[in-house]
Amino acid sequence: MAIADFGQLNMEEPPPFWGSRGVDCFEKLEQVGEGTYGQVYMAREIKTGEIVALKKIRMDNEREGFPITAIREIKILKKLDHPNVIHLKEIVTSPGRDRDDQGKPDNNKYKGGIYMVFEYMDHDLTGLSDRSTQGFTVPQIKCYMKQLLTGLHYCHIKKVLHRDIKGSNLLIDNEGNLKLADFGLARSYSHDHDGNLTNRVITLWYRPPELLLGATKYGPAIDMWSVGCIFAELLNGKPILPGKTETEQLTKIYELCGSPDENNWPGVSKMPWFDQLKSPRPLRRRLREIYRNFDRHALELLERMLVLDPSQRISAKDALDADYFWTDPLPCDPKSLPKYESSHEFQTKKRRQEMRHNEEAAKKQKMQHPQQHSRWPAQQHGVGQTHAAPHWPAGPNHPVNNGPPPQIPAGGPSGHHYYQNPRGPAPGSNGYHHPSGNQTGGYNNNRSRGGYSSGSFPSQGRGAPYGAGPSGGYGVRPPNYSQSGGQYGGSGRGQNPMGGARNQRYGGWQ
Ligand SMILES: Nc1ncnc2c1ncn2[C@@H]1O[C@H](COP(=O)(O)OP(=O)(O)OP(=O)(O)O)[C@@H](O)[C@H]1O
Repeated sequence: MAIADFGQLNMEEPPPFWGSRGVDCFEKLEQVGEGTYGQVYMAREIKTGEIVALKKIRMDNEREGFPITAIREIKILKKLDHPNVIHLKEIVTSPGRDRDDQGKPDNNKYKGGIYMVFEYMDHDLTGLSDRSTQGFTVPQIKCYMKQLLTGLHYCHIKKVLHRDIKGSNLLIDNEGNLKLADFGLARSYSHDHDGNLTNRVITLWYRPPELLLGATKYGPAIDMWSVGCIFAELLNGKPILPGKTETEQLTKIYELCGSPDENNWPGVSKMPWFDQLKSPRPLRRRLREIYRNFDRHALELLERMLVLDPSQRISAKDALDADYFWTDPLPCDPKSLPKYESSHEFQTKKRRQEMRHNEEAAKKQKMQHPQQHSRWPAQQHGVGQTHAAPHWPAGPNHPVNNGPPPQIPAGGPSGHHYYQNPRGPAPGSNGYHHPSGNQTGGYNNNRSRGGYSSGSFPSQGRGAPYGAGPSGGYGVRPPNYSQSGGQYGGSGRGQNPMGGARNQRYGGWQ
């Protein structure tokens, strides 16, 4: 791993920001995440009582310096300031030699751990999806998607590619706010970027075809493919492209979106790995057919996100303008979303492990005492069954760094019938429940277009309207699904949750 000098962190920032305070200002409460690059803890600031998230920067392999990936993440986070992007509050250090979870001392030059301090978020989308056993409602999905696209549009305007959009990197608080997190693989880019970027980014299930075909020059469209996968997953109740290898991932993409050729993707035959990985026979696009049960506007938007040719893929800005977000039922007010007990992917995985362990222990006991079992009361299935078929199974959850992918075998794509034989509900029957009550009341449905400035990603974002940082300050409301109540009631101009009318929302930083 590349290294850098700790001094690089002093980015013209006066104390107390960059590492002047110790981690002992915080009391660790619980581990909520275990990432490739370090553990994440829920913690309380002793002086103020504020709950935060501490992300420990893993230094295991960094004998001589500070990991360049962390420097990059910090630099990028520092230039982003938006209600739908996680806020990095501070960096703190551990004054003495830090100990890892097994009690072994951390051997690094700085004698202690280094932590990023973030605002605390109660859930990540993967954990929340597991928790919400009935699935999400349509207004809820629209609300999350809208926030995801708003945050991503902001990043793209700021010339940042996220490069790892997936459920566990979308954090949600109990006020319904969604924020993009984990900028560990993010990168600044420019349109005239001549240098080569790595194509080994983005967790496999969410990785777009251009990266799988070896592209090293790419732009914001890579993130939009991942957004399309998340969107379909929310509607479908389970991941739509769960490939196990890069080759299988491409096969699945071809089976859903058709095989790429010079007609639907001019220039594709010149991609570095096209010859190796092209489909052995032409496949037609089947997205509309497979997801025919999706709502018409949802399907229209999904069609424009999951486009093979990145140059024809919809941008975050245009997606926000799609009819999907402006037709009934409208996105709900984030505050009206149900409040769930804290849930992160790490915790749900742990719970599942415990459950499996308990089930195995019960089975063992049953085998040891069969006659006793016959006298037991009827088995209680509740909890175990709820979790037996999780919505989003754990899978290859991180970008894979394999060698060059092997060729797709002749004889056609794998022939796995994932869509004919789903593990969860059939495509489209995703268990939405439409909240009763007025679904239309609330957000501005101003249909006038043209408020966005021209050009897909203007070169300079001015940043002003988002300068205030995370919005915060939502009052605690009882959990309900009301689409009409509260401050979003009525149908006045500018009353949508992202602030402003459809044609006004982004005016400030375009
Ligand atoms: N600010 C936060 N508040 C609450 N939980 C958080 C926060 N940041 C991260 N987490 C939890 O920790 C998990 C891992 O965090 P993060 O993705 O930033 O670490 P990572 O090491 O980069 O992980 P990955 O291997 O997935 O890339 C997240 O999925 C989330 O559940």
